[in-house]
Amino acid sequence: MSANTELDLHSALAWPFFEPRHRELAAGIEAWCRANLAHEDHEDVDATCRRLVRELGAAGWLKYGVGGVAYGGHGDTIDTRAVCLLRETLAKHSGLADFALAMQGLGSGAISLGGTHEQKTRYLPRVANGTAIAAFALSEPEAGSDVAAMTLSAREDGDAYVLDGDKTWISNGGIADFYVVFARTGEAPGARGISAFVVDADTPGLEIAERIDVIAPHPLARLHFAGARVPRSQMLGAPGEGFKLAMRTLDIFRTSVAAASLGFARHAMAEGVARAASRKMFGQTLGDFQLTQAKLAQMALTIDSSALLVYRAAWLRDQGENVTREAAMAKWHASEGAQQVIDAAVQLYGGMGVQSGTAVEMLYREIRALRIYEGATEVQQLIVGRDLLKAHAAATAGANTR
Ligand SMILES: Cc1cc2nc3c(=O)[nH]c(=O)nc-3n(C[C@H](O)[C@H](O)[C@H](O)COP(=O)(O)OP(=O)(O)OC[C@H]3O[C@@H](n4cnc5c(N)ncnc54)[C@H](O)[C@@H]3O)c2cc1C
Repeated sequence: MSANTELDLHSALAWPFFEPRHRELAAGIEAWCRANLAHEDHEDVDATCRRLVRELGAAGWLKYGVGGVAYGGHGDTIDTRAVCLLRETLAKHSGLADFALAMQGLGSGAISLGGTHEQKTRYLPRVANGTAIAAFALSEPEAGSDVAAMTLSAREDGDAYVLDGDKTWISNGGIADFYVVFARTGEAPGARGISAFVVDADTPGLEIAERIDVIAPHPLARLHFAGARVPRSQMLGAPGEGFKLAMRTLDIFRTSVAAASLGFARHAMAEGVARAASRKMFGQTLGDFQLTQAKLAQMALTIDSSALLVYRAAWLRDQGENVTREAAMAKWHASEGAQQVIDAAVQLYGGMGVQSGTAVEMLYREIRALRIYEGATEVQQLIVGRDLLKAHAAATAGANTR
């Protein structure tokens, strides 16, 4: 990674959002990435991913995505700034390494937030040390953005629930040891009739129905449940509270998707500046042209504004604040902004920008899904818009009662 990226991250770390431990963490993960991610094999994505989870666990980085020191976590609550710094740095070096870390946190988040002592003891230490792979199974073929429309059913039967239906686009599908599955238990219509379960991958009746290939390869699958019997003791939280648990999990990890976008953008910026400074044309270098300087300036502005939104949301959450609006703004701006920054870097590279295997070409593919998953940009816009109207209604009601 170029000196330029390091300087940018270093100056961001001086912002008041961070504490000394965050600066130490950032330096530690940067050094680990340099030592461990130089020669990644992307031929067998499943094997690479399994290895990355083990290595990230052994190095202690996965602890930050797990809540509860007694269960192998770094702290009793998840340190959002730490998770964001880890994802930003990993994404700068390797999309797959970022994915491996992120999914351990997302896949086990509902256990950290709503699990019993027994459930936490059974799963979290293995997630934190990288010996068990986690997955988060919310989306369905007919319920993606409109996730409350899910139909996968969980029918009570004695001391168990019987699951029938499909989940799709499930990251780590096919290599996970367990899935946190959200299913309709029917206590009430819509979002209030959904419960969460931890389902072990070897549960009879659960099968990997289809592996899904995407433009930036990572393990992904459609799961099919046909009479899969899950003990009642595997339910997370109370019946009907699954949707809330899913949203609370996303509230933590949505900001970290923005942080990963920022890492990809920083990498693209470093590549773009290096190219602008070195490519000879028309008797000058590419960077001598004011059009190029304006492009680089726009990239830098997008990156700094994204970083400010990411770490504002992360810091606020670490203060115990509700960050629904701030996390949505961060994810929306940082993922869309990173796409623009990376596209500009591709343009600076000319033909090489679209040549398979160049850094900017890989970044171009890596960033795309982040504008879609964990709530597409349009969904984030709705969240922000509705939150503003809600705040206005509350303020108006307050004024009328005074
Ligand atoms: C690489 C990848 C990994 C994923 N990993 C997981 C995972 O681990 N677990 C999991 O549960 N899911 C996962 N998903 C699923 C992801 O969360 C869904 O793809 C996403 O929520 C969008 O749902 P959909 O694909 O059904 O698109 P749709 O819901 O059909 O939406 C299509 C498009 O419609 C637009 N749109 C949506 N809502 C509105 C609106 N209100 N107004 C206007 N336009 C709108 C958006 O542009 C959206 O992209 C993953 C997806 C991808 C691509």
